[in-house]
Amino acid sequence: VVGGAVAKPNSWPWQISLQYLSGGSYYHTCGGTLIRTRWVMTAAHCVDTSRTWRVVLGDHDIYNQEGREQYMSVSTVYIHPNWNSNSVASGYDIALLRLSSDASLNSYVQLASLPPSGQVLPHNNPCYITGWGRTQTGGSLSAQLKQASLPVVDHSTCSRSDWWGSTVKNTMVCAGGGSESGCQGDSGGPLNCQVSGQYVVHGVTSFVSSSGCNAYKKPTVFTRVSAYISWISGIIG
Ligand SMILES: CC(C)C[C@H](NC(=O)C(F)(F)F)C(=O)N[C@@H](C)C(=O)Nc1ccc(C(F)(F)F)cc1
Repeated sequence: VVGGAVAKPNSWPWQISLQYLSGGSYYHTCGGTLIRTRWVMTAAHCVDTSRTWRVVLGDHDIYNQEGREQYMSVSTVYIHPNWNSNSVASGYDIALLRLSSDASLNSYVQLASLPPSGQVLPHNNPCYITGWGRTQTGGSLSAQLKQASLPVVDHSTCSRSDWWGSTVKNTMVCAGGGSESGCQGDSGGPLNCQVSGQYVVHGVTSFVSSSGCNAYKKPTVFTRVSAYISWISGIIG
């Protein structure tokens, strides 16, 4: 997350850290959202390589154990069938991870709310991106979870030729476009939007400009969760 601030610990209790095993240690690679006690939603581009994954719930500082973490193994990865790793612009950047055991819900670990199928938020709807991604273009990951205010940019604005043009589809949500943005390592995490006084996860962090995370007129682009509710329901029941 470029800009914004360190979040109050565990104030986004559905945010998870997706980590992979390498040389005997686990490393943060993406964010994700806890949507059922055995299910995590993330981005397809996060899990389209075969690795040993773990999901950390209740985390704040990814480099220090603070006692609220739950470390979960992943039993199955479901990548959207239409996902094409050579074409993030086509969309379908969404995946579900089945955990090997149930999460224990508490004040640090809670389920996210998802939107109704088809719901599209208006321009400037207040939303926050959260994640442990780079804090500057080309920078390092954040040790502590960060948040930044990224208001919704409607599709008609986001698809203007000097914005994202035809790269952005209406199965995506754009948000931000100023000095604050997502960045590498935030992928897969939630876009938390205020709807009728409640936070609802409307986006899965998908991409930013290859010329920089907070590039002008290149808002962060998210998979629009409300476009995939039937797929999600078909998998998790
Ligand atoms: C691995 C990538 C598919 C997703 C990666 N995502 C992120 O960094 C995050 F965290 F914002 F979600 C990204 O945007 N990386 C930048 C460096 C990038 O490659 N952006 C990008 C690439 C291609 C296009 C397109 F669609 F135009 F071809 C658009 C953006």
